[in-house]
Amino acid sequence: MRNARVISLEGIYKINEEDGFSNLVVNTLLNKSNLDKRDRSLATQLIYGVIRRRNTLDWIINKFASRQVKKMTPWVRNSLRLGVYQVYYLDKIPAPVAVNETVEAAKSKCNRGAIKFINGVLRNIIRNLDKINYPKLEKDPVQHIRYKYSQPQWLVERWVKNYGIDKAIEIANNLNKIPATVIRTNTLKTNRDSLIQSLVEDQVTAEPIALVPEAINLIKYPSIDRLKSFEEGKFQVQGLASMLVAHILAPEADDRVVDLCSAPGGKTTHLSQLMNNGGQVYAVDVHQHKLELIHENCTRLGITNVETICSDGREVSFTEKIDKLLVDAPCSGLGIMAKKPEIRWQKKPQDLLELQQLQAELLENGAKLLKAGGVLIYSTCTFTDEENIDIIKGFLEKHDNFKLVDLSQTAQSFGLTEYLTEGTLQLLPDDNLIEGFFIAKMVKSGNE
Ligand SMILES: C[S@@+](CC[C@H](N)C(=O)[O-])C[C@H]1O[C@@H](n2cnc3c(N)ncnc32)[C@H](O)[C@@H]1O
Repeated sequence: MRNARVISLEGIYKINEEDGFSNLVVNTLLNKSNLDKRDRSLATQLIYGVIRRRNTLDWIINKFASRQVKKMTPWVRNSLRLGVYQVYYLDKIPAPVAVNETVEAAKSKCNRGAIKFINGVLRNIIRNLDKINYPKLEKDPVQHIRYKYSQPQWLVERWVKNYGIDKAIEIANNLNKIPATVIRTNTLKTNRDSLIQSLVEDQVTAEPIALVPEAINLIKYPSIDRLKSFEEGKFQVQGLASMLVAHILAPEADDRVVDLCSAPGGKTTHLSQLMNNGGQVYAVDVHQHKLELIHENCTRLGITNVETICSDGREVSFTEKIDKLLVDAPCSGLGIMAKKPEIRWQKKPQDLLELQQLQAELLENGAKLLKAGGVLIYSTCTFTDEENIDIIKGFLEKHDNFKLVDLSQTAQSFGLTEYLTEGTLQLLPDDNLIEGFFIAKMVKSGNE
């Protein structure tokens, strides 16, 4: 039988060895399985936990195994990661049980020799748990952070260089926390207090979040898409920092707005909401299948002012000029690594350069579509200068008809002044509520 650990092992393998995406892998495996609620939750915890802590787990395995992780076969190294994760991080599972269960799961993937090896290494580790230590912080901060907080070396080097050692540790640690589930009240259908009341009636523990007027933190909840208030379209799941974007673009009820990279529609639907379902929102995305998600969300939320357009945002054009435009660009996603832990292993420094080019080209076309006096927002869910402030600087150098709108006042009103960077907002993954996120606002001058 494929129990929770066999399924976890398959998920970990798919993400680590085949560059799978954690959310898709977990959903697919769980939907195909017949695990009960408890085992589904265990498998989810094990998959996300192992991916998140991979560097730390490999460090420990390398200390106690006769062969380095890199030289092991993929099923062996991932079985060991699964075993060590339970032994080192999960107090609720007694270590001998964790070892036995992992070895049993590995039997479906490995030969007898490999099973003996896995068993030996895991038993060696449980005998020596108190001997696990990391490179010394004082001697080598990068290696210390890399292994203790399970992050790739290139990112740790950047964080130490840009923010100093203490902040780098804070960032690395925050990105290992289990992220909060934040929802946005659909003010077209309800208000936040009434929604919280409906949620409580549905056995959900929910709290308003002061930062954004529509935001609610779901602390304890059963499956979201089975909640009555979800089916009734009273809320949308959305990251807290993402919710700032529509407020900062501040569309009017009769505006023509373009969301140039719009799927799955988190910000599109928020814009519609702030426009009271008036005016027109054009939701552009290059992937047709992702536009279907916008349709689904709009139908559920009761939104009727959105037109979806399947097109490359670098090429799309409109007959009439646009009042407000959002470029929520494809990016490295380093700000949301708490939610998608595999990003840290899958993204490489060279990816940033490719993304940079696409981001600049999207912004370039977006700028053309705007009318004089129109407002342009550029946002990403990452915190690398190449994808953020450098893009804005490069753009403003080329376009003297665009001016940066200083976000100081906005930052003050949201209580986010510590994140102001040269008039833009560069949020860092601060605790388990705020994602790493970038927002720049510009206005087009002239009299077209
Ligand atoms: C950061 S996500 C957008 C998230 C969305 N704004 C939201 O709030 O739900 C970036 C989106 O850009 C889309 N994309 C990638 N390349 C594109 C292109 N050349 N033109 C338009 N969209 C593109 C991706 O399909 C992806 O859906």
